[in-house]
Order: sequence, then C-alpha cells, then structure tokens
Amino acid sequence: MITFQELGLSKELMKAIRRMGFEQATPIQAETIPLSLQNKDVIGQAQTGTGKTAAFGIPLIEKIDINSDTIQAIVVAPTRELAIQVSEELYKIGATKRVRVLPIYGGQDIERQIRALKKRPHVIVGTPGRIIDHINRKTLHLQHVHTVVLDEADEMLNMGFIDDIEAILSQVPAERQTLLFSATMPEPIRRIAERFMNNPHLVKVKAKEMTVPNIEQYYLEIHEKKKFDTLTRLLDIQAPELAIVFGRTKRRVDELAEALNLRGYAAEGIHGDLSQAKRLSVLRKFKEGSIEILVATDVAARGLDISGVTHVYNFDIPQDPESYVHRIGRTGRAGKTGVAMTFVTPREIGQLHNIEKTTKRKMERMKPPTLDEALEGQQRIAIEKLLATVEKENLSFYKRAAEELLEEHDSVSLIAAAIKMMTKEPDTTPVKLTEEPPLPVKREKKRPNHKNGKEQPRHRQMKKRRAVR
Ligand SMILES: Nc1ncnc2c1ncn2[C@@H]1O[C@H](COP(=O)(O)OP(=O)(O)OP(=O)(O)O)[C@@H](O)[C@H]1O
Ligand SMILES: [Mg+2]
Repeated sequence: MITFQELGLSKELMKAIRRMGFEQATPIQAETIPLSLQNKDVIGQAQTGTGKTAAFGIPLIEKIDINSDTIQAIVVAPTRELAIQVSEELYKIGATKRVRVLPIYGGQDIERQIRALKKRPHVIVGTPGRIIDHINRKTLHLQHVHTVVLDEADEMLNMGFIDDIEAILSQVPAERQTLLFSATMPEPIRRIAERFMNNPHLVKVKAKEMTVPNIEQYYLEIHEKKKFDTLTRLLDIQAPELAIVFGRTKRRVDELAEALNLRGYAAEGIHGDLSQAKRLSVLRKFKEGSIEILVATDVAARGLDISGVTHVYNFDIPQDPESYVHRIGRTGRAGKTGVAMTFVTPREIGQLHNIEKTTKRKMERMKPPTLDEALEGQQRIAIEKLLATVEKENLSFYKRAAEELLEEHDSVSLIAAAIKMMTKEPDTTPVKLTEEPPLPVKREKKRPNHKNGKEQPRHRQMKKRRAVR
C-alpha cells in the first residue's frame, strides 16, 4: 500500500485528497500517478470502482498552471452523466488549488456553455459531439492543451467515435500526453488507441478476474415470461438499498419502470430518448434515495459512481462480456460489497458461458424464488423494521394503548397482526412487457440507427456493434 504522500504530491493536492477521505492510493493510482507526472502516455486498465478517475485526475490537476488562463487539459467521456461526474471529481481534487473545471455536454444550452467557456476554465470535461461542436464554432481552443484523457476509451471507440476523437486530437499539440482508462481494453481497441499515443505504458492491474471479488455473481435460467415475477420476488427477498435493473432496449426500460411502479416499487427509467433535464433529475432522485430502483439501458453502465447501489439486476443478458463487466461494476465499488443477478433464457446460455470465459469467473446458479420465499423475505424486512423501532424510537406515547390492547387480546395475535400490516405482500398485479428479441451477439454488426442514449458519432462508417436501445 502506498500513501499519497509517497507519490510526492503538492501540499494543495494533499489537502484536497485528504478532504475527499482518501488515505491510501489504490493500486491503479499507485502505478499510474508517477508515470503520468512524468508526462508518459498511459493505458490504464483496472477493475470497476477502483479509482481510475483520481488515477488520471490527480496528476492532471497537479500539472495545471493556475497562473495561466488557458485550457490545459481535456477529458473526453462517452456519456453526459459521466462527463458531469468526472468534472465534479476533478473539481474536488483541484478545489484547494482553485483549478477551474468545466463540463460541456450535449443536451445543455450551448449559449450557456459558451459563456462559461469565456470564463477561462483550465480543464474541460466533455462528450465527443459537443466538444467538436464547440471546436467548429470556434468557442473552444485547444492549442494549449498538454493532457488529454479518454475515459472509457474502449467504449468510445466501439461506439464509432474514432473519427471524432481524432478530430479532437488534431486540435491539440502533438507533444501532448494522452491517457486512456477503462476497466476493459480489448486487444483490437488497444491497437487502434496506440495509433494516437506516443509509446504508451500499458498498466494493467494484476487481477485474476476482470470483475472485483467483492461482487457476488449469480445467474438464473428462466423463460422470458417468468422474468418479471422473478425480478419482483428477488427485490422482495433481497431488499436492496439501491438497485439498478438493466434492460435491453429503451422500450423495455420504460415498460419495466412502469410495471415496477404498478407493483408498488419506487422505480424510474433512464435512457437516451429522455431529455437531458429528465435524465439528470432521475439520477439525482436515485442518488438521494427517493427512488430505489433505477431501470436503465447501457447508457448507465459505464463509469457511474453511485454509493449505496447494493444490487444490479441484468433483466436482459448483456450483449457482450465488456458490457457485463461495466454493468455489474455499478455495485461493489471502493471496496464495498455488492450482488449481481443475471437473467438468462435457455437460448442465451451460450452467451452466459462466453461472459464467464472472458471475465474468468463463474457465476453461481440460483433457482428462481417462489412466491412463499418472497413473502418470507418481506416478512423478515417487516420484523427488522419492528425491532429497529423497539431499539431506536421513543415509544412511551404508544405504550398505554399497547397495555390496554394486551388486556383484551393475546400478545402473539397482536404482534402477528402488526407484522402482517407492515409486510408488503408480494404483489401479482398483471403487467405487460413487449417481447424484445435478443440482440445479435456478432461483434462487427452494422447498425442503421444509434439510439442507445449516448452521443451520436458524426461519421457513420464505424464498427458499431450494439443494437438500438
Ligand atoms: N484512494 C482512494 N481511497 C478511497 N476511495 C477512493 C480512492 N480513489 C477513489 N475512491 C473512490 O472510489 C470510488 C470509485 O472510483 P472511480 O469512479 O474513479 O472508479 P473507476 O475505477 O473509474 O470505476 P469504473 O470502471 O466503473 O469507471 C469513488 O467513489 C471514489 O471517490
Ligand atoms: Mg471510471
């Protein structure tokens, strides 16, 4: 274990890092921060939730010259939510140093961004499309940039952003430092990436498995029509604090969110067809806990760091192993534990094995729970609440009523009634979900339309491999 002190960081950064509650550097941070500080190009691959943001963020902020009013670093991320999150983390790292960090992303008023750009930020964090938009409008000048970071680089290249990335890089001086980070870095992508890097150091944190060990991984083999009842039973039994349910398409996400609400769960959906304001408000409500289930397409699979996500449910099996790794990585972050459940229909078993082969980790098989097990689960939750109330609440106001009741009724019946009233009995309200055929697994499939809620690449001759969602 290495402390940040040993990495030779400035006092200002040490103060900010301490304030963020970080004590020791994570392995990817310990390995890449020294290289980055020496201006080396780095491809950093480490498991989800292991602090890759600070791994590039700390040296990036350290190298900012606060006395210069130029944009010195730019971070590119595949989704708007991720761009916002990364800019918030960089802002925190640079807070004592007073580094100005600005997020720019699609769906936000461009005039407002132009005004913000005039306030001379030092660091820009953005999505590819919007960055190019500003370059074309001449509202963003990158000739003083010395550091470029591609967060979730493999995803941006998969999505066909290669030309956009090259267009952005062509605006940055050639003697820049380029950093690439992701939990997954498939070989072909790495080769493409090396094209715009200078002798990159490949830092791959040694781990037997691609996923973190603190995520328990299960799969359930079930028929399509049984999926929804199984999901609600699992929710009743497992009682997640916050859960993300991933669905295959946008329609699926909308229908699942509605169906969950019908059965009494606080759920909302997030996908690329929603307005940016709606996307942000759903995410905010989820972080605050006013909704407990976020139903999402893969738009929420990459990079998002939401504390309190204890469970991830793959209602539909992810289309490829990388997507699986990122989806389940929304839980079990920063050393916390998490649970991931993947639903597999009999014809998708091959895909499951393919995922296991890539991640080098077997998922444990779980039987779909019965209605009785769901009821038991809910009853257990009611009892836990009851006991917590006995321990924590002041009950003096209620004790008289309790004593009076006990004069007339036996205590067992009274407590049983109280538990029954508090137990959310499994709801079997019928719901309707449109059948969504499995997506093609083939990698180099062309897609006519790119509707997964991420940015739209400008050039369309790319190797897309995800279907419409
Ligand atoms: N050194 C540290 N000590 C404690 N917590 C840390 C440290 N570094 C990062 N964290 C916290 O760990 C969490 C995960 O970090 P981060 O989002 O950077 O992970 P990541 O590796 O980028 O994951 P993903 O692959 O999903 O994008 C964040 O909440 C972050 O604040
Ligand atoms: Mg990340």
